[in-house]
Amino acid sequence: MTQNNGNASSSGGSASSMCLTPGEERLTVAVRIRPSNESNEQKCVHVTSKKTLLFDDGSKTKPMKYVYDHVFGEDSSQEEVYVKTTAPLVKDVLSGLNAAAFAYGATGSGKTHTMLGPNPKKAATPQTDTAPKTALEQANDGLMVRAIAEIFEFVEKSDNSEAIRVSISYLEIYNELIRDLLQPGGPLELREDNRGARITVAGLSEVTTTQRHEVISLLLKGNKARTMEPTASNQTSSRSHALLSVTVTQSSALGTKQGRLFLTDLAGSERAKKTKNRGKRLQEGAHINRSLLALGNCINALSGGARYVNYRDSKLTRLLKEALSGHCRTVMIAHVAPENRHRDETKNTLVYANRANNITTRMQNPELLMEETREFPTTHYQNLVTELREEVNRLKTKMLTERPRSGAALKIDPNDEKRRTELRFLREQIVLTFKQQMKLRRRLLEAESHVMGLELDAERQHMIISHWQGRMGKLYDAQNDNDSESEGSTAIRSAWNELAAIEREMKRYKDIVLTTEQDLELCRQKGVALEDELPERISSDEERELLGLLCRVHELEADKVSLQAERLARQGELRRRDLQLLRAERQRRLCEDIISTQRRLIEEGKLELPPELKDMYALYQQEIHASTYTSGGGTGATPSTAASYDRKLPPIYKRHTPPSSSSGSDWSPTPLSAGRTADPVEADGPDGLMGPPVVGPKLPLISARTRALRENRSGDHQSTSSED
Ligand SMILES: Nc1ncnc2c1ncn2[C@@H]1O[C@H](COP(=O)(O)OP(=O)(O)OP(=O)(O)O)[C@@H](O)[C@H]1O
Repeated sequence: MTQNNGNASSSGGSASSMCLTPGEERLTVAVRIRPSNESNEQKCVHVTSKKTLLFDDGSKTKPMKYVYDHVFGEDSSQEEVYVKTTAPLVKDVLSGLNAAAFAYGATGSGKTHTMLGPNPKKAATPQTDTAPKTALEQANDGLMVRAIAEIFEFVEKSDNSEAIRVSISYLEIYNELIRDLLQPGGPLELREDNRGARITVAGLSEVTTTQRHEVISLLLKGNKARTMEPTASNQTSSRSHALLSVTVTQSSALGTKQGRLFLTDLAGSERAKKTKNRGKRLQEGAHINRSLLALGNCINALSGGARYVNYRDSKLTRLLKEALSGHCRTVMIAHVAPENRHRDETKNTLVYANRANNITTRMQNPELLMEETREFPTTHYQNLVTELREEVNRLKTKMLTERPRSGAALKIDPNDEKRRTELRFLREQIVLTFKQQMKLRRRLLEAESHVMGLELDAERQHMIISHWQGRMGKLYDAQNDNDSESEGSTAIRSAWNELAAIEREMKRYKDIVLTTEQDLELCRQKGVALEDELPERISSDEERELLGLLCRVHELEADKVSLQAERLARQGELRRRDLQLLRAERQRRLCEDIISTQRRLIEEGKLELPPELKDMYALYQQEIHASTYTSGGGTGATPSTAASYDRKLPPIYKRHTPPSSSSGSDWSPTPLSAGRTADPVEADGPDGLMGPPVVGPKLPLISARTRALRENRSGDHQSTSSED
């Protein structure tokens, strides 16, 4: 988009004009104009179409034209905004993708109205979850309520509704401190993994429910807990950024897919002079502006294609990192006030939104996501850790807040030695049970991680079998070829043997998982029974404090387990990626075989190369060239002649030539990054290679056509001459 010295201009930044690489998504930008408060006041912004508006900067020059993905005028409805901006995101989330929408704009420009609807603190009749809504209230529902309603509609209509889990978390960032809006308490910390790729909020509650009304009432509760104060510009100004996250997890026989929707209502930018804020309000404003400035810097850097983007300047940008540059489809809804007196803020927002138009994110294939989750269920680890934290929280509440039910404890003399001994004993028992629980949880984590490693190993063996059987022209899954002493048959036999050993070990470990789970449950019940006795026994604040410290120790233990879970998750992820690489390599080689065979047929039949094929060859060569260039394997020089490209095409094999994967050792080894070290296949496997792993069903059977091709080939294995 250009502004053309204040003259009317056309957009240079609209969706269609950007060149996107595959998988890249442009951030969608919408602008909404709040209805004017004053009927007779002059306006600086005018909608000219569903995508364009004119902005009058007050000078004598012509108004500037801005183009966005969507422009919503003063009379736009909540429904319309939802349908154009957030409904498509909900669809993505339901198919297992991540998506985000955030409302941006100056204070009083209508962000909260769009995200939530009429301000809950201002509403004359505050909404409750029980009172049915009037048609007007429904029409005023903001994007958050609408998105949740649509997700639950999907769940309710699904044949498999019991396998769908919806959970929400809701937080605010107020004065650079993160607060849980669902369970308000002390400030929470941000955590990130070693690579800074995954950001989480430690201790943030995530509520899972199957009831639509429960979520809506949680949302209302969260909104009421949000920090809002009157300012000179807005009677109900949100003084914090609010981030709602809705996670939808769907399980099926094929695996689990998970999509997450982030909806953010940003606090409004403001000018201290204009708002006339003092003291606390002024300080809040400074925090708000600082974090929005950090967001602006990120948007500038991203839209300019910067290699390094600094997200670390504020908690807001760290939390929005995924939405701005990760695997996420993102919509920004910029809000402006139309009155002339808001001209400066309106201009700033329009320019800001304009820059955001150039930001791209990378979308991930939902199937891949699905497979990833199935193959490496990190959510499972997360659940274990969440359970553990819930345990600690429960204990904490019990010890610190619950008072004796019967008052019996009050009658006990605090100096009574017998009572003190009993209490000490009880405390020791609780600590002991907790330690046992930790031990069992660790064992469970390790055993499950080992099972996953074994599943990956099993998959690797399946790949070895498939590889050799393919080369021998056999159908995958045809069992042992006991008669032959060929290299392939020996390799296949050894892989089947290895597979049997893996399956035995897998069974053993699955049993361990089962018994550990049972022990854990018993231990947990014992802990609960002991904790139940506590309020009866504790009489002094001193004892309560001591037990509070005990909780803290437990919390630290829980943190340790959480780190261990993250480490295991990372290891598994690395191994899984290794296998994916190997698979991709295998598919590439198959493609080379196909090209080679095609070239031979064309050559031998003296056929003219069809134009589409020519194009595809050229594309293939470019790809190969690009990959050698980026991996540093090439000289970096662009091939200047057709001949130099030609050298990169797979060679033409003559009739009696085995295709490219002919040598048993040309599958380069892909080392396992973790897991079983003394792996016979890794050491002496048929290819010296076959690194990786992948859990899951067996590889697909080869098609009859491919088989015929292979059979053809296997008859021709003698000669090795090749044209190139
Ligand atoms: N589309 C709209 N329709 C009707 N009223 C609106 C609309 N947008 C905003 N308003 C009203 O304008 C006022 C300011 O809106 P809102 O509180 O949503 O602004 P905000 O951008 O969230 O402000 P802040 O950043 O200070 O929290 C509110 O009274 C709100 O009800």
